[in-house]
Amino acid sequence: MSDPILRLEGVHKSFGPAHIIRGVDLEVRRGERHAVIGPNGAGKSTLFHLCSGEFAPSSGRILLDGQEIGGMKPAEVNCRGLARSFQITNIFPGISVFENLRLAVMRKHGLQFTFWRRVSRLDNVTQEVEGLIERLRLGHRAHTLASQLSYSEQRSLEIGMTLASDPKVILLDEPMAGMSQEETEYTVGLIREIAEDRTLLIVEHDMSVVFSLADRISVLVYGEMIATGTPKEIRENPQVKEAYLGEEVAA
Ligand SMILES: Nc1ncnc2c1ncn2[C@@H]1O[C@H](COP(=O)(O)OP(=O)(O)OP(=O)(O)O)[C@@H](O)[C@H]1O
Repeated sequence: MSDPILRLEGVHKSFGPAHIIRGVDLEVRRGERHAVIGPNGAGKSTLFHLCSGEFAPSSGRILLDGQEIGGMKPAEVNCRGLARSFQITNIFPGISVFENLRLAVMRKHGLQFTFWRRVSRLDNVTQEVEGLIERLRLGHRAHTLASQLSYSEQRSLEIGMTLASDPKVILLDEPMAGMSQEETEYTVGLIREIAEDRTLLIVEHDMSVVFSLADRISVLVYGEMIATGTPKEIRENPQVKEAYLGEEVAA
């Protein structure tokens, strides 16, 4: 858990005259859960868009496992092993949990329904889907239509669809948005479990989630990364307290 799998070097992003990302350096280590926090409008979503290929950097480099991905299209970035989990937009509501995950696993293997020829390959797909369902704790919902799941179950399924592509790095965009306390606790447990052998980069507004889930936290304020460290280091960092967290979080 030491070498960086995702590295940003001197990344800038401007929209016309608006200079939003102002020379960001960031190292996400292989296998860590890394959170980016910061006040509203700091540029967190923009940073995610830059990593996932929705935006091209105005300057600077973005490296995934040593390869430049800055400026590539989202599909290309995805092929290189970076997957982004959006709210619940990747789910097909009219088919079951099992069928959703089977589609995602088949996509990874480049299989299509009409070209299922070899039963052995199909068996592998089924096994992989069953493993995923178990990991997502959705066993009792395997044959339920995705549209009939609760919101947090849909989020779990969505995260599972992202996992199915076996990415090197997963970007989780506000995974707890719109969740109740109970759903949040469930999802934190789930993310902790699925992240065991993965690298996660998370943007999340719920500070109790961030501080309990992240191995390291980076703080973005007005487009600049003002600190990176363990939750304890960030909590105690005077600059972070002044710029963002306030005194109460240190208590
Ligand atoms: N396509 C765009 N064109 C112009 N300005 C943009 C664009 N996208 C984002 N911005 C501006 O960049 C700034 C940062 O926005 P961004 O959404 O990245 O911040 P954020 O930290 O994710 O905020 P929040 O926590 O509220 O989601 C904002 O002032 C926003 O208006």
